[in-house]
Amino acid sequence: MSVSVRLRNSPINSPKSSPCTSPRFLHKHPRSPAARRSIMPVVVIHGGAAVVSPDKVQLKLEGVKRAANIGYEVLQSSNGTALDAVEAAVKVMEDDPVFNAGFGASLTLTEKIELDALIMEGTRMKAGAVAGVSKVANPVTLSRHIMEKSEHVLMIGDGAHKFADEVGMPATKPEALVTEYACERLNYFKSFMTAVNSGMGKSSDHDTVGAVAVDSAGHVACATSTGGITAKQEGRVGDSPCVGSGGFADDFIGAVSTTGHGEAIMRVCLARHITGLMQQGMKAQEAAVAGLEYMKNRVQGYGGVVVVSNKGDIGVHFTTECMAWAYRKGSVVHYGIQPDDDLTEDGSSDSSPL
Ligand SMILES: NC(=O)C[C@H](N)C(=O)O
Repeated sequence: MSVSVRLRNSPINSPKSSPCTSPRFLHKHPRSPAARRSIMPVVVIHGGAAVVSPDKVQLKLEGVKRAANIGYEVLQSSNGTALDAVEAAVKVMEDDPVFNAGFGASLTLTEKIELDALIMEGTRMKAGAVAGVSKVANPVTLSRHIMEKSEHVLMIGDGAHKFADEVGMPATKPEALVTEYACERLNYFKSFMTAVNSGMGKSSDHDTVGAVAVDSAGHVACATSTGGITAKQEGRVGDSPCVGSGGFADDFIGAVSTTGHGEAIMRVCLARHITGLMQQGMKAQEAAVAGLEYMKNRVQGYGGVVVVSNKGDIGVHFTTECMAWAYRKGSVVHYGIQPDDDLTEDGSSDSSPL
């Protein structure tokens, strides 16, 4: 005798005659338009899980607050979406030499620029990403072009440069992205031969940038951009451009952007792991803490995350010594860099670009 069990609310198991099971409805947002209208938009930023030297603390805080304000203004504009907000916020940090992304990115052992980035939207779970690029100043924007104008998710190196040219992105000389500070950091790492493996520790430098956002329609998005890890081997790709590791977005759950030791993050698929915990009922903050604990216990890796649920619930957590973060909800910007910080200021007056 065969027994069929029908799960309540499961589209897969609903009767065939229901119009709601038609595949064309499956990508729609799970909540009613009325519920969606009540969401207060928010953008949450990180400036990398790292040890931050005292002279850089203020610069990093200014940078993440500026990115939160710019992302939030996009969310407030008439057609601004979560996707537009995370791209705008990450772009600001790619242009800011204090962060390890775009201009100011970390260098490979052979003194080269190799940038990785990812952008993902939660409605159709479309994603675009690049790895090992050196001739674009804003890899997050190239990632968005890949998501919207190609049939692919991830493009690397020269193929990605060609695609950038085809979509009309201006070419940048790799040397133009190198800062004196990135060279100093490389020389420091070279002299101690620490590099990638010591990056497992909680005190290494990982100042990647990332953003997650939810807009008033309940759509979520994430973006992450990095130069990787100082003194990485040429050709090494970290977690940042990998869907599910460097970031993840699903309107049914929320969005996550990660930072930290890429080799560890990839092995536990940190961003997807955290959204999985949220799917099982954890709040964004609980899931952020549990995800990073899992990574620490399971693969001895350290890092940080920013998380937003599709209802605007926020999570910020890191297991490294510091992580600059900021979020803007309404007129208030919350921010911090040390483990228990939650500083606030009025954000309505500061959104000037660099
Ligand atoms: N700065 C970072 O967060 C590093 C990045 N996750 C990577 O391993 O490439």
